[in-house]
Amino acid sequence: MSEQTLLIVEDDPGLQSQLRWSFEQYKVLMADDRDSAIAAVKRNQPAVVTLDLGLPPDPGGVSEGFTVLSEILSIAPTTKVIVITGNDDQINPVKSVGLGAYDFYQKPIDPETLSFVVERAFRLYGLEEENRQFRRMHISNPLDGVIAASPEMHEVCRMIERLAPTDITVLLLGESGTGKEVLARALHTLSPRSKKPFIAVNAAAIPDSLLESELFGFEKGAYTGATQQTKGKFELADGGTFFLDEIGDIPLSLQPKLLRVLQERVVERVGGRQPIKVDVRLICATHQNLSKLISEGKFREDLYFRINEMIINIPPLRERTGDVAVLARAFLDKFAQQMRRANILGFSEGALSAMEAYHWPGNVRELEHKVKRAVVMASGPLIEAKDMELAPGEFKRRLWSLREARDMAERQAICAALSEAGENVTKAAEILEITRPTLYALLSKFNLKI
Ligand SMILES: Nc1ncnc2c1ncn2[C@@H]1O[C@H](COP(=O)(O)OP(=O)(O)OP(=O)(O)O)[C@@H](O)[C@H]1O
Repeated sequence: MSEQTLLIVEDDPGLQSQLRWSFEQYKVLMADDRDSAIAAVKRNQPAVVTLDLGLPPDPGGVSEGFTVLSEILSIAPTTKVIVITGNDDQINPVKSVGLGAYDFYQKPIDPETLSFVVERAFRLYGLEEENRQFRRMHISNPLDGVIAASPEMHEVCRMIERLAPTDITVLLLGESGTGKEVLARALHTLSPRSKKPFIAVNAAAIPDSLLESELFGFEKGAYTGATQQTKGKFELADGGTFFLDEIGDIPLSLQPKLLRVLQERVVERVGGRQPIKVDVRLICATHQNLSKLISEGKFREDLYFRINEMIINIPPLRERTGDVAVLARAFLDKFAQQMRRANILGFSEGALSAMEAYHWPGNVRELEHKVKRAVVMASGPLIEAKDMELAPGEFKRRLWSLREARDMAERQAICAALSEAGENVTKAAEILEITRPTLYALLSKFNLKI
């Protein structure tokens, strides 16, 4: 698809060359009959078409021209078609617009005036395309920084939106790499605390011996090497949000101090005696089973009850319907731009099906790394499965029930119809050949917002 492609459908060789010469600034394609016009539309999806109604085998009439107009619009409904008619013609211009033409132009052709009409059509097409892209983005970018198209993740995003204005402590549960930190950030960004700091600490990445001073800070002289008073991360997050990742790794000895922050909103620096008030919203996350840790005596039950005011389960990537392709595309765009590899256009069909079939034990992080690697390794315009180190032997085929497959197909059809209809529910329902109430019910079923 090209915004700058103009297709001229004209059977008169003299007019053809005159028009080609008038539209040098565009990529001009020529067609002189129905078959060549339809083939050019299918292949190039031109933004604008000028269509002479008098085409063979009916060069003196309009029947062939109208047939071509209808066919073009059924294949490429967003294309702007400017119909060119005879100058004594009153009915056909009106009929053309009725059939869906963008505009009409009456012969004889004055290149300057026609250029003006064509240019306006390109401008409108560009604006509409921007709009469509924006809507597509909305469907695959439900929250700031979060890419997701699946109903499973859209439900998660809905919960985040609902929780954002509150100060409720949220516990995010999910395998490593599922995007817990990304969601915690989105929650912060949507909250009234967004102008204040978002501080993240991964408890599993910090040795137990350092964790206390990292979280709570220390006073000068609290221990050897504590040469100056230092604020902990809780204090640094004052007024904002504190994201404690891998809370299951917090040693038992530190848990009472953490509980105190939650109960009384105060911290005590290591070596300090003064409780310091902190105003933080806490978001915790873990990939561990906290109930199991409690039964093993490794996690305090009272702390667990404090942090689980609201639990959000983040599904692993392999259980999200349709997210792999959307995420892969977004990562490809990001890395191709970063590494200046604009020649990479997309994924081969083999790569897409390999990605769908793969089990993704490392979830989104693993997908991101594989796409990054592929952008470096790809030798052609399309990324192949081997560029992502997805060998057939690695595939663990994901099977769907008939119901899941039906849901996926329905959801896709609804998104496409909404996008095509400019999110106009009545139009989308017509495209889908269902009633408006049925469409509303389906929108709610698939958590699609318009
Ligand atoms: N929905 C998403 N949209 C865009 N990027 C995502 C999404 N989910 C995850 N990522 C990216 O994947 C990587 C891992 O995400 P993140 O660190 O949030 O996962 P995590 O669940 O917190 O992992 P861990 O438990 O290992 O800390 C990051 O680079 C992040 O940007």
